[in-house]
Amino acid sequence: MSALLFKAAVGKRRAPIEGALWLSFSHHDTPYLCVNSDVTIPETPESKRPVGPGGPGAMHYVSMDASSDSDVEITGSSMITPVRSGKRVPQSGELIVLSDEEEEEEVEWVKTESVMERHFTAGQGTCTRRKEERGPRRENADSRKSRKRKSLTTDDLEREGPEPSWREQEDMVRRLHQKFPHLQKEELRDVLLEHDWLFEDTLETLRMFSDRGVEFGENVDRIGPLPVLTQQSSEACPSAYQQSRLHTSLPPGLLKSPEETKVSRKKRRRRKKKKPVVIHQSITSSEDEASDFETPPGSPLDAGSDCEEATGSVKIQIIDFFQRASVDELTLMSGCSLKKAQKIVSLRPFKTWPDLGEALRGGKGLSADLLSGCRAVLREREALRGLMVKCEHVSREMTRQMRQVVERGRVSVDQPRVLNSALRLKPYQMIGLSWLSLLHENKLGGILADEMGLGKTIQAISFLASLYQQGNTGPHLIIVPSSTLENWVRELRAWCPSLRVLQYCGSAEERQCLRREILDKAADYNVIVSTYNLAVGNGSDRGLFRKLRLEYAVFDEGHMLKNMNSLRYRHLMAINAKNRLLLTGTPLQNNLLELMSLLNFIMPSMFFNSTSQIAKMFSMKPSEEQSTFETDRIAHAKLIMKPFILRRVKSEVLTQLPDKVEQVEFCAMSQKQEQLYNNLLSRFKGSAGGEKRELINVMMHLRKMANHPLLHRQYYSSERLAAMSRRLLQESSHHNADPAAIQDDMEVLSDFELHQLCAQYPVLQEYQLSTDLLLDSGKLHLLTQLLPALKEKGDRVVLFSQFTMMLDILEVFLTHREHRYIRLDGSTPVRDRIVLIDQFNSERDLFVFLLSTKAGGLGINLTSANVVILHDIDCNPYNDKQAEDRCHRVGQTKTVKVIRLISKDTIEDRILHIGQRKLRLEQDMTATQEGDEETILDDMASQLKTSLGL
Ligand SMILES: Nc1ncnc2c1ncn2[C@@H]1O[C@H](COP(=O)(O)OP(=O)(O)OP(=O)(O)O)[C@@H](O)[C@H]1O
Repeated sequence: MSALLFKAAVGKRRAPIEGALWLSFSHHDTPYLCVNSDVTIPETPESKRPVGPGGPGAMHYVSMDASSDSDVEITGSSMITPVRSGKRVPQSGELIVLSDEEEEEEVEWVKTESVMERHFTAGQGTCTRRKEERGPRRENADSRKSRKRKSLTTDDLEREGPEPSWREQEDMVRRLHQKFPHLQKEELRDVLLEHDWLFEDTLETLRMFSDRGVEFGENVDRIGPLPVLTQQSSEACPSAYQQSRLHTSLPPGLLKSPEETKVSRKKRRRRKKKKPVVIHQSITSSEDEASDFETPPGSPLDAGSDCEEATGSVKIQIIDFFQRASVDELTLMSGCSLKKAQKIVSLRPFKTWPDLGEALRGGKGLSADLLSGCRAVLREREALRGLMVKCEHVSREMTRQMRQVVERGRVSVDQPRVLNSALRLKPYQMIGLSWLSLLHENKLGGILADEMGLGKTIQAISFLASLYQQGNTGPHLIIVPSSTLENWVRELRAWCPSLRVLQYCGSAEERQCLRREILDKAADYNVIVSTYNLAVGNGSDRGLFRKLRLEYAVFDEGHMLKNMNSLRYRHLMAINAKNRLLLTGTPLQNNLLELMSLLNFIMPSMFFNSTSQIAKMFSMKPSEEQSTFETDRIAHAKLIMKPFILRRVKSEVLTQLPDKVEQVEFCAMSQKQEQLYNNLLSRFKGSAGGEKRELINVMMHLRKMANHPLLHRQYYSSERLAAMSRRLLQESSHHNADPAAIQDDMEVLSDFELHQLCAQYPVLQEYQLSTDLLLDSGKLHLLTQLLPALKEKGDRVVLFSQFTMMLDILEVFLTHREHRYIRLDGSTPVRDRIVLIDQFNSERDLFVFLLSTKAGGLGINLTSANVVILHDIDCNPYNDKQAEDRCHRVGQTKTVKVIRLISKDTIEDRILHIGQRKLRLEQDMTATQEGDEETILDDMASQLKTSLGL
């Protein structure tokens, strides 16, 4: 297609997007880029054009990656086009797919950085860090001790008798657990405590009271049930589980005489009292601890040991797993398909090792190889359990310290003095600020996950202000989506004018200039604010962020970091900041693994060694009906995330905020639309294979049809296009062109784009579509009724769509119906966005704000509107939630009405259903189960209510 023709087709309004983001799908054999139509479609050769059921060129491959940056939206002709390496010159701001070598270099770098960061947390110098990294992973006990000693407080030195370090304690617990795997680690810890951490004494006692003799290899075949990680197992076999508890629990009273016990308890209490309160001592040794949770070579679970030679204790665990794991759990073993898992269940019971061996060797698809898979699963569980113990410990300390903070009353009065005194933080924001300060004091990263609109921006700014007040002047970096950049700068100026803010954006030349100033230390700033596009986009910008030695890196809309395998994640991980803070209103998006990605991002030191285990554990797709196994996984995730996430919801803390009323409008499609939809559906039925990309493509076609028929092409037949191509030769711009080539270019456009093209050229005017056709969709028919009724009541509307072409059609509709509107989408220059937002907030007779969900859904404030219409819902319900909350936030004075338009009996019904399930999962994550140990979030909430009267 000639570039000229194409530009005309997409309309004069949309200039080529500066910083257009190219997405890589590196897992495909051929690398694919999601291109903006303005950029490469003209270069796509016929042979490379995707062919679908609609004939050559009819199939548009569309990227629907929910993790895309906010500016990536579904444009009319967005396509995934094969990259022809070396054929195009990268443009400014594009995310270029790295070559394998470059990627490897990146990954290496990031790995080193993560490791460095781990040591950094431990408060050591860079040189030492690098040196240590090259040396053996485990330090010797002496150096550990001396390091530990250095960090002891006076309190530590005063306490009676030496108490082993946390690591040594963990080491003892682990050693005992290897010998007595049927006992839980917490129990062993108690027994050790009772014996003043004297390992041999404890061992002696345990041997005396253990009736199982597993350590000595006795009765290996007389297998009793074992407590394993999941509750499900216990539920599946309650009597056996209880029986095992009876056998294995060793109440402290049994181990020592009552007198001795009393004395020990006293000692313990004394010791507890004098325990240092600084959490980071335990956290900073986390890299040591982390290695504890890896199974050491030679341990019974070590993969190197041969299964046949497994020790008695391991055999017991393996048999127990095969005997009691659910089908879901069994499939966690490598090589165990669903079918095999079901087979295993059908072959139960396995009482002895020979029983199991016989079953596995007995053919039927099973084999002894599963034993190593089982061992791996058990090892992973061990690691996870270790991580949970660690997180629980941090959580307890955080809760305790937070309580002290609240009790001291600090939260109710002390707003940082450097904050604009005309502005007041709300009480829950003061708690948020205290929480951030606590994390800082303990050298922990965190995720401030308050519901959208509660003022995360303001809390983060206040936190940086409080650091400034304490003498920590940065530099800090704040990375935000493009659409919120201006807003951040504005809020920083309004709330803390003392902080010097440098906005890192602009043209390539402007940025080059800024870089030089920053690196030459000529720039005077405390905080740099920049965008995700720049932070991951181009090598020079990335280079800058890596070179800076930052105090804090704050990532707004932090859920963009939900995929730890993405290039974006790796690039951002390479930013060199002492501490990381994520802000997100939607902490959990599609699955638990995403949450783990966020946690790993903020605390690589904590999670570094456990990511693969966590990934395995949490990457299973949630099933339709929540199984007990899944409930367990959610419980584990909750335990792990507890210390690092603070989430409050509006209903809890903003009681004065008007309600949000949600409504789903099921719209019947127009007659013609329904017919076209059904035709399309039957054409796809049976023709779409199982390949993911193909299915996504089909889904996109159906979604488009469910929204508006003109998003496809059927009115402009090939004959009509041939006539139009010939006619176009009469235009001076095309009189030398080849009509066949023009027609080829037209074939890939939708009806609406062709209609726009006809409007551009006087010679094509007669080929324009009629207004009736333009307005013929079920949803537009509904809007025809709905909008005047809203206007009548004095409501103002923000109207979202995923499809920029749908926004084009909506513009035609609004103009036709004489509704005043403005529009913002990914193509709106960043600097113009805030101007548009201000315009909408100030001009009351602007009735509708048209927004693309991706560009307009994040971080902007539109409290002057009180009705949100989602013309088409997103596959990721959190994007819609984000969009809704542009209006439902601090500052809203009216009830907010959210209206979702769903085309009845179409694919949209299903998307809605799946979305609701995803949202349910989030509730599971944030809900507190009855009987749960006091969590930090509960604590906050109760403190909030009682101390501050909220
Ligand atoms: N204490 C306060 N006083 C006055 N205005 C406030 C206060 N807290 C928040 N606001 C205002 O409320 C609006 C929402 O705040 P903010 O943008 O920080 O929320 P958020 O949680 O970051 O939202 P999102 O998740 O959508 O980005 C902003 O306009 C902000 O200026």
